[in-house]
Amino acid sequence: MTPPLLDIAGLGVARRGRTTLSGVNLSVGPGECVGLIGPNGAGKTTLLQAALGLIRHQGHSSLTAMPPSQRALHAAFLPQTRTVAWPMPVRDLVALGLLPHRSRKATLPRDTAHLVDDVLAALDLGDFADRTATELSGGELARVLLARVLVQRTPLILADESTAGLDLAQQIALMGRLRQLASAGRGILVSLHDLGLAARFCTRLVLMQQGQIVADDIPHRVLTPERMASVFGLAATYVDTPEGPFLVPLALSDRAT
Ligand SMILES: Nc1ncnc2c1ncn2[C@@H]1O[C@H](COP(=O)(O)OP(=O)(O)OP(=O)(O)O)[C@@H](O)[C@H]1O
Repeated sequence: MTPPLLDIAGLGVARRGRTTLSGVNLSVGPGECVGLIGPNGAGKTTLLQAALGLIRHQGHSSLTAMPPSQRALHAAFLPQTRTVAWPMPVRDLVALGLLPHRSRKATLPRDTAHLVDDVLAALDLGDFADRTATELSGGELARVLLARVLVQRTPLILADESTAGLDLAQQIALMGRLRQLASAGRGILVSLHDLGLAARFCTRLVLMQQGQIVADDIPHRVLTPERMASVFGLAATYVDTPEGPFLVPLALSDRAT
């Protein structure tokens, strides 16, 4: 059996005496595009950060068990906060993603420019290469930061609300790209709020509520009308479309009103 790209067991986080993540077991294998869903404050970001070893946690994550240099070559992370500290050209910001690939002499790979240009072209960002990263719109910057993740060509990608701030066409393009990367053998763990996109593009959904995983299965088994009401407070229905069944939230459920 192919070993998982991410393996988490008994992961827990307590902050300021409050448990914000507890007993989380999860694995992501090659070929999987796993959507991490749940209402605000459910623990999605906490899970991603703990899995990467960015915050103090209990339990096991296969990533934190790796030396940092190996971890950086294995997993790329797209954080929820999108801040760029320096007014650097987009091309240079994307090239920073290749820092873990430096040789012992601290030089970047010889084909850096080529790799960066390729990823910018693939994301239709070629015209942005010489723009200053701090002078982009929110959605443009989001795509540039995604380029910085993709240029790393890591087996595993963790993305926190990567579709936030993107227009609808860009959201669909991004989810399609993540699914494509999974089909090509990568492992993806992406948190998102759009349950329609999650159901359509993810191979599996992990539903979180109050710091715990409450369901982990193929999308239509996770997103049942009962869970939509009990976890999200929504009345929702599936509508048949040529692309397959499409989940449409209709209103706040009786339980939420
Ligand atoms: N730095 C922090 N210190 C203390 N508590 C925190 C901190 N960051 C988050 N929390 C709490 O941890 C819980 C989980 O937060 P987290 O950001 O993981 O949720 P989330 O599912 O990603 O939410 P959202 O969809 O709103 O981004 C929340 O109750 C939040 O208030």
